[in-house]
Amino acid sequence: MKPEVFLYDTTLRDGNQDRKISLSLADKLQIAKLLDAFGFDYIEGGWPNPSNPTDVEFYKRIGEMHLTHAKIAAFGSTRRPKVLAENDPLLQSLIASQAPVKTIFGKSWDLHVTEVIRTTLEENLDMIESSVRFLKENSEETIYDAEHFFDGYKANPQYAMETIKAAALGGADFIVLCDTNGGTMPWEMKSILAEVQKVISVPLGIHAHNDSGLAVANSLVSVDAGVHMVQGVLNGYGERCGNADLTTIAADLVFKLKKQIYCGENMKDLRKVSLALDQIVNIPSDIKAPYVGDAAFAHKGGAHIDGVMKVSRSFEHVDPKSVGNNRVFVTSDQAGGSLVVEKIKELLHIEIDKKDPKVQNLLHLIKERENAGWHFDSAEASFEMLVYRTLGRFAQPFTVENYRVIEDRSEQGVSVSQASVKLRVNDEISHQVAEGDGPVNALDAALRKALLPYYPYMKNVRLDDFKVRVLGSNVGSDAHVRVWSTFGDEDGVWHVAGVSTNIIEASWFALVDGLSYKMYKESLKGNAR
Ligand SMILES: CC(=O)SCCNC(=O)CCNC(=O)[C@H](O)C(C)(C)COP(=O)(O)OP(=O)(O)OC[C@H]1O[C@@H](n2cnc3c(N)ncnc32)[C@H](O)[C@@H]1OP(=O)(O)O
Ligand SMILES: CC(=O)C(=O)O
Repeated sequence: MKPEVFLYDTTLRDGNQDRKISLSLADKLQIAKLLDAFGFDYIEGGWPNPSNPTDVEFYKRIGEMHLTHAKIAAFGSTRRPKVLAENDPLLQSLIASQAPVKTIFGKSWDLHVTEVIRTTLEENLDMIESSVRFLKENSEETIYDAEHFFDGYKANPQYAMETIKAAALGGADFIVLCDTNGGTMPWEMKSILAEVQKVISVPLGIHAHNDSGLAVANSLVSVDAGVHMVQGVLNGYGERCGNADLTTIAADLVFKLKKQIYCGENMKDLRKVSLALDQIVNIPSDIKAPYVGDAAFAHKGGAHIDGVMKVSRSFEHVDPKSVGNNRVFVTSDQAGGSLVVEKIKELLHIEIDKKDPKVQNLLHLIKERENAGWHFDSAEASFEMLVYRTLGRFAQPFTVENYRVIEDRSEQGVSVSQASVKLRVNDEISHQVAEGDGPVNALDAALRKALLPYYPYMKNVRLDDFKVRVLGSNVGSDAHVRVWSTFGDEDGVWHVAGVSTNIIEASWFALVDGLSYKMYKESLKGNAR
């Protein structure tokens, strides 16, 4: 398959310039394998100059590894002023890397030539041409990145054009136009590209930064205008506001622009690859990332859920499965009967009519609790318990006669919480007292103590996490609080919530839901006790 557009990933170089990222050699090798397996055409590894030992070692190690498709590119700049290309240490280090592809950036903007690298406009043209020629004579492929090309063109179009002609004369295989400061608008990019295409016959590429939130749009506009290479970073990491997000671009090229790209066959792995990179760089995944984020196909509005259930494309621009993602229906106060029907089907495997009074009753309870602040989306076990109880699938095995918490603070400043819990279980009274290092800890201990003689499996339940949040704008001491807890056992973890104006009562609701959920799971295993 001959790709119409080549994807050039610079996660290991430009992505590593992200302030949150600092890649080790092991990270770089792992990411390179991931990018290769997914099917990117080029992987830029970094600057292999001696002051960068990690990158020098990277090229050595990657050269010994078997990659299935990607070509490895080493990155650097044109030679320094007043040095022969063959004597320039940075260019020599690119050759020493033995990477088959060499990519160098050079100056397109006269401001940078005279004020930053502080040389003459003529010398810069020679730096570009001689550096590209030297690399081309010593490598399989040479790519020239025209840094600040669009800003340079706007400042001095004739000179910017001279710089890329110099790269073409030197023998560049690709000339990649860079929106280094990320400030170019798509329509400017399109018209400047049209001018370039009149004079340059070397295949063109685009390298866009996201400072105006347009890196993806600018990359796609450029492909539409005829460029054959897109440089970017998986998940859009990079300096300042990041680089063009290759995750989104790859999917857009396949599904929207209908372009042949080598990784097009692997679109079903897109989300997996995106999450794997986040895991390696240790940055939480962006739930709103197009195509791959957790929220990309999460429907919350009741009318949207209803629409998706009837015809999925009514509210989905592509099939979530096509990029390895999943459709999610979010439980909230904006839900309608369709969501309830779907959730009942998912949990209990039964079909029920949207107009059934049980559905309407459940919908009413969901809305009431969501409005109170339950947020079932992050408390799935509390949601399940509400469904099971309302549909008569779970009869609470105990009733609460009362509970009480006492705070005892000694003169020495040591405080101890004591809780007593009185339950009715199987027509018997179970009354227990326990101490804890806080009121919730004491309540939890007393509740379990009361249940343990009847349900020995309770000893395996852990309370893994517990958070309290004040709800709403009324943040005084009479505000509602939401308690959110994570429980766990040998089979997994589950999340519950409780809401009240009383923090102890909110905690109690959460504790009861957490332990009741365990009882429900055990009852499914036929474990009545
Ligand atoms: C477009 C991009 O994103 S480029 C990527 C930016 N990334 C990096 O800079 C990371 C890797 N950089 C490095 O390891 C170092 O900066 C090096 C090895 C390249 C240079 O280190 P040093 O020699 O100590 O220079 P320093 O970083 O302070 O300054 C950059 C130098 O490169 C020169 N330079 C910048 N661009 C170019 C260019 N296209 N061609 C030739 N020289 C250039 C500057 O004029 C400056 O030289 P000077 O010291 O003579 O003024
Ligand atoms: C080459 C490069 O990274 C840039 O100009 O942004």
